[in-house]
Amino acid sequence: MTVTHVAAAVLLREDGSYLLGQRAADTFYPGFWEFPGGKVEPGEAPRDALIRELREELGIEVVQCFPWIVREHEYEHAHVRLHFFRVTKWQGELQDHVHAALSWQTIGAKSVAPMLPANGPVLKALTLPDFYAITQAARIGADAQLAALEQALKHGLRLVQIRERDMPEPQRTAFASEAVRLIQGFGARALINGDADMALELGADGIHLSARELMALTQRPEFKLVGASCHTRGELDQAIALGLDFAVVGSVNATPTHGMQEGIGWEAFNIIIADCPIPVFAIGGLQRDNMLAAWRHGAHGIAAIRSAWAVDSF
Ligand SMILES: Nc1nc2c([nH]c(=O)n2[C@@H]2O[C@H](COP(=O)(O)OP(=O)(O)OP(=O)(O)O)[C@@H](O)[C@H]2O)c(=O)[nH]1
Repeated sequence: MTVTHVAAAVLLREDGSYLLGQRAADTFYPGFWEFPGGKVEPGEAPRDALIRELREELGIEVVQCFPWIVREHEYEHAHVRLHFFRVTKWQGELQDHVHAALSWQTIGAKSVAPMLPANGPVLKALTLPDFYAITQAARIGADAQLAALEQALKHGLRLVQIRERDMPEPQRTAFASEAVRLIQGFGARALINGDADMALELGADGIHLSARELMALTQRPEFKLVGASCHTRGELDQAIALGLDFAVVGSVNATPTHGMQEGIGWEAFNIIIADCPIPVFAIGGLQRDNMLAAWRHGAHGIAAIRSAWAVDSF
């Protein structure tokens, strides 16, 4: 079956809500909810198709949009390749011309159903915040790290990886236990680096795999949330094949964590993650100020160790 390319828009408002449209009666899957968008025409770039579709369907002009994830799905009537974009600025009032209804939804608390079958993983991807902080208690001390963690959580941090490979036991478990409690107390999610047993024991939300651990696996570990560090497309393909929720790719810039080796830069980052179906965080000498560059190059967001805990980064 030939592949039909589709451009789909996640229109995001400042309050974090996003727009869904209900398919009209005379289409496939009538009554199902979807992201606004439509088919890419021959010779058209997905971004141009997105801009055209939102003009035609909703009467709005896109001002700012970023490529996000690309997902494939085989329906009875078509094999679709969906190019998702996050649309963060537009002009004009919504005037719907094609849907039965429109509805602004809260991320993680969708109130309309059913959703088009291809879109389940997309909703899960949307629940990931755009900043992923990684602990460094072994370097700065457990107390300093817990204090910085609490400050960051108070300022909205919602995803944390506890990565204390160099901390001896029993301090490592004691620190991780305290950190998980603190993180979850703020409604944020905690992932444990590598150690599935510890993640289970502490009731963490999931685990984060190193590239080496990722490549040794044959199936997805049984946690709600699983991410992995990748440096090559081969590793990213393994994360995709195992159905992981997200990947972290880098180093984009030089970083002390990797002995100040030169980074791969944004262009190479963009090539590695091309058409990736799962969200990717960029890592390596990055801070929140780099978020626009990250989005422009297809990243879901930024992951950071050092800069995550600097007071002026919140
Ligand atoms: N717009 C949009 N389409 C989606 C999403 N998810 C998804 O699987 N699709 C599929 O991608 C295709 C979108 O094409 P479309 O909106 O231009 O076309 P259509 O099926 O309404 O009918 P048409 O042939 O009259 O244009 C459909 O097969 C639809 O089922 C989504 O979130 N948004």
